[in-house]
Amino acid sequence: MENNRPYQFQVNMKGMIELLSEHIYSSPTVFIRELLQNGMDAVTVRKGIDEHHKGRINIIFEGDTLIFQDNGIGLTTEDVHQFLSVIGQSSKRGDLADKDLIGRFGIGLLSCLVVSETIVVESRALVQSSSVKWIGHADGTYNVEVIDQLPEIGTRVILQAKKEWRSLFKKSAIKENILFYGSALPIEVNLIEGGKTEQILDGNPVWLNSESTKEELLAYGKELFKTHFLDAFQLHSQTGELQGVAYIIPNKVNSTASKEHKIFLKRMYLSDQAKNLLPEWTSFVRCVINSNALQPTASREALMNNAVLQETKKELTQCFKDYLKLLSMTNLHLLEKIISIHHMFIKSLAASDAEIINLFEDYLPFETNRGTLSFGEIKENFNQIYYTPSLDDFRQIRRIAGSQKKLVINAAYSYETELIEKIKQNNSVLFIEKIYPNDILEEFEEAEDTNQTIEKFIFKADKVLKKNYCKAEVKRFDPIDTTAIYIADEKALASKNIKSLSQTNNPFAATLQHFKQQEDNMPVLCFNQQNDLVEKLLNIDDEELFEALVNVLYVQALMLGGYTINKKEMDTFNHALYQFVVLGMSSFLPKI
Ligand SMILES: Nc1ncnc2c1ncn2[C@@H]1O[C@H](COP(=O)(O)OP(=O)(O)OP(=O)(O)O)[C@@H](O)[C@H]1O
Repeated sequence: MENNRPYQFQVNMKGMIELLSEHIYSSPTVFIRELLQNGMDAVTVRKGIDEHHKGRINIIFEGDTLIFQDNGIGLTTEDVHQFLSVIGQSSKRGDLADKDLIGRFGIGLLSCLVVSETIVVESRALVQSSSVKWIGHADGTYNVEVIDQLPEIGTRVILQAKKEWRSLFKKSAIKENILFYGSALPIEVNLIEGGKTEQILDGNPVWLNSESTKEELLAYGKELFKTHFLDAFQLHSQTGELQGVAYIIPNKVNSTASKEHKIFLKRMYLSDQAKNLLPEWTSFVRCVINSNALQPTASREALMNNAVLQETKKELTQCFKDYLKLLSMTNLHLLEKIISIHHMFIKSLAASDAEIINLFEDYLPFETNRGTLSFGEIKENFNQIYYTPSLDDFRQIRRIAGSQKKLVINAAYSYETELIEKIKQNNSVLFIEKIYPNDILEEFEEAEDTNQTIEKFIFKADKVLKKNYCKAEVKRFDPIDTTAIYIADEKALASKNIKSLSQTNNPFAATLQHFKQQEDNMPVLCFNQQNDLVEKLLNIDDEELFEALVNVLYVQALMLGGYTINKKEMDTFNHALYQFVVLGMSSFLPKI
């Protein structure tokens, strides 16, 4: 029945090439990678039959024509019909292919049509007496013919540069791209032009040679990444069949900067990113890595996220830990240098790894109210260690706690609170506590209130400060030249912000009013009874002068604490200064 007749999918080659060049491959140069990879695979298959066979790829330049020639297994006429002529068909499937061959999708050769109108393949197979020529056209047609026997076993792929891609076919451009994609390949690669041969790869890269010395590895890293690295160490993973080198970057790294590595799969370049393989905390190194077991995505530009990758990631983490451990035993000076530059990343590793905390906690630097100190120094010099997970709180406490001889760590950076809590678990004998600004207030000495002066003062000051959503307290504390300090924890500051927003023309004002503001959350202006000016203020009767002074001390305390001052507070401050001027002038004016 006509209606039930199965139809064959048709492939629109033009669309297919567009798809490859514009969506799947990020650069037209990938045809170089694909040809290198096919040559390498053909040699690997031939080596499977004759292990002594010495593989080689020659790239011959003849004007706008480029010939990629390998001495691999070659293609029979049948192979040509079966593999070259069917898109998505690959000879590289099955256990052996999965293990040793790079190609797998059966689309790589098509990338040549991005830069050349036709692909000509001439091949002499190891197992066939005649040679074959296949011509594939961009419109999806192809021709096959038997040709005179080629002089050697292997395959030649001949491309004719499209006008717009002529520059890519130049020797210098091909050389650059061969080194970019194929520098890890275990095969000799030669460039031949005008009868002259230049060997550009000898098939034995320094970084994959376990006998290479550290000096050789560092020299290679310098050439590859154009950086004089602090140190280098080797990476291994059994699961990922992975080998590589990690180079320590000599300067501070921004965690959001792009992390450039060189990742190879089966010795063929894959990507300079290894997002799912190398965790964020490895940002202090640049790696050159080859894996034979990880799988690429179809574009061959990223790694597939599978169980092998997850296991490999764990084994790589172990390499980093082993390296740091070894340094702690063999080169403490270098370890300290690395930690001083890259502590953010080492801390993040430590936060998730008890073993690293045990080994390195003493070396880790922290920002404290006494400057940056290593945890070892903190432990040695302070019996009581406090930390605060909020930067605002730290800024406040830093000033007050200094005079209280307290050591406070700023644990507001990512992972720091987690890390300090783990250090605390590790060191049960140490006193390590979280601290809030209000805790400091509670530790101040109570004010001396003989004639209920303080009580009256607080009542009057509260009336003034209420306008700025603040309440008054009086205590005795050091340093005595500090008149008052403003204390507001995160909650109090949030309540203050809601209050000030709901008083403006904010469209959400009505909603904000519904947030219940608890008096406990109100910021506090704590006056210092030990201070002379405050002592006088406690006894001032003149209401105008009292209000002006309280307002000036309020804004001054805000400034000292590093808080932002809103418009209303600035107006209050200006008004208070104006009141002072008027009051001051009044004593010079003639009495009527
Ligand atoms: N130089 C070569 N020598 C021998 N066979 C080759 C050569 N180049 C290509 N082939 C054959 O052509 C097939 C298709 O090649 P193509 O590059 O399109 O895909 P692939 O290498 O199988 O997979 P991938 O798309 O992942 O590169 C290969 O599977 C292989 O059988």
